[in-house]
Amino acid sequence: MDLAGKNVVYLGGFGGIGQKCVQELLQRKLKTLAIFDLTENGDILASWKSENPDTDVFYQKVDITQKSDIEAAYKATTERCGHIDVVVNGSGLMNDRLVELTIQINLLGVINSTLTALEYMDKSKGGKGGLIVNISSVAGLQPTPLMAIYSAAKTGVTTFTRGMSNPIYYAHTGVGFVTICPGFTDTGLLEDIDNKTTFTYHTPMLEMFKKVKRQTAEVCARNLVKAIEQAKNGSVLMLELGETQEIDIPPHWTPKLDI
Ligand SMILES: NC(=O)c1ccc[n+]([C@@H]2O[C@H](COP(=O)([O-])OP(=O)(O)OC[C@H]3O[C@@H](n4cnc5c(N)ncnc54)[C@H](O)[C@@H]3O)[C@@H](O)[C@H]2O)c1
Ligand SMILES: CCCCCCO
Repeated sequence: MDLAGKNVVYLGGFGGIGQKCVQELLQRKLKTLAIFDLTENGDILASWKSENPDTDVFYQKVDITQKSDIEAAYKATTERCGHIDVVVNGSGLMNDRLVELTIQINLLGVINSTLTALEYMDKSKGGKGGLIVNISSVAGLQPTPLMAIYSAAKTGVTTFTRGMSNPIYYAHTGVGFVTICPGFTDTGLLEDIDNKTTFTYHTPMLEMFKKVKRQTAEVCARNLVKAIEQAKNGSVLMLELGETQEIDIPPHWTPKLDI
């Protein structure tokens, strides 16, 4: 997808990965960039606006645990820019001691954002189609016991997004879906891990966590935006240490039909 002139919504745009993705996206001469996030970073928003006078950059307050916030933000954004071409669901929380919030932010929030965006993007409902990119994690590709609940939520994001990319849905809506699974990326999300693990007792997994190689948020963002531009509906892309690898997840069960 050529991003020039497109209308993009980025949830979590003031976060560590989000900020770098927004900076990378703004180099593509977008028409509109809407930042949905919990709290506004006025200084960064002002700099993005002044550095990109030809792009309408604005903020919408969204607590992704509140469906009403999501619905209001998409309504206001569509009224402002006419239609939405790309959505990146990039909000997140990694803290297994906050069980419900972990599921609400990382999974339910992504589901509600996706379904609400589809109401405006679905060509069968007057939309123009487009692309929805959901940020999962390497923890969304296999069990990650140290953060078992976060991993469950991210695995849900991966499976939900793959389900949304079903060819029948794509033919009906014109909205493609891509799952992004970053590896360890140097942001605030990884801080204070000792107080965020599923269980409070010490395990060797905790020591290993602290030794895992990390990529910078800039490198992650560069590859994430390339993934948006080269998007293939249904792809699951692992962004690890500066490399992008398409992940093939084979089916394990095929229904036997009574014919
Ligand atoms: N950093 C990593 O190693 C890593 C690896 C894989 C996946 N990810 C995922 O990438 C995404 C961005 O993570 P990050 O590393 O930039 O973390 P971050 O903590 O820097 O950013 C998280 C973002 O989510 C937003 N957010 C949190 N709670 C919210 C809520 N209730 N409503 C709306 N927004 C909310 C924050 O405001 C922030 O913008 C997350 O989905 C995260 O799970 C990160
Ligand atoms: C413990 C797994 C952490 C994976 C990187 C954040 O998604």
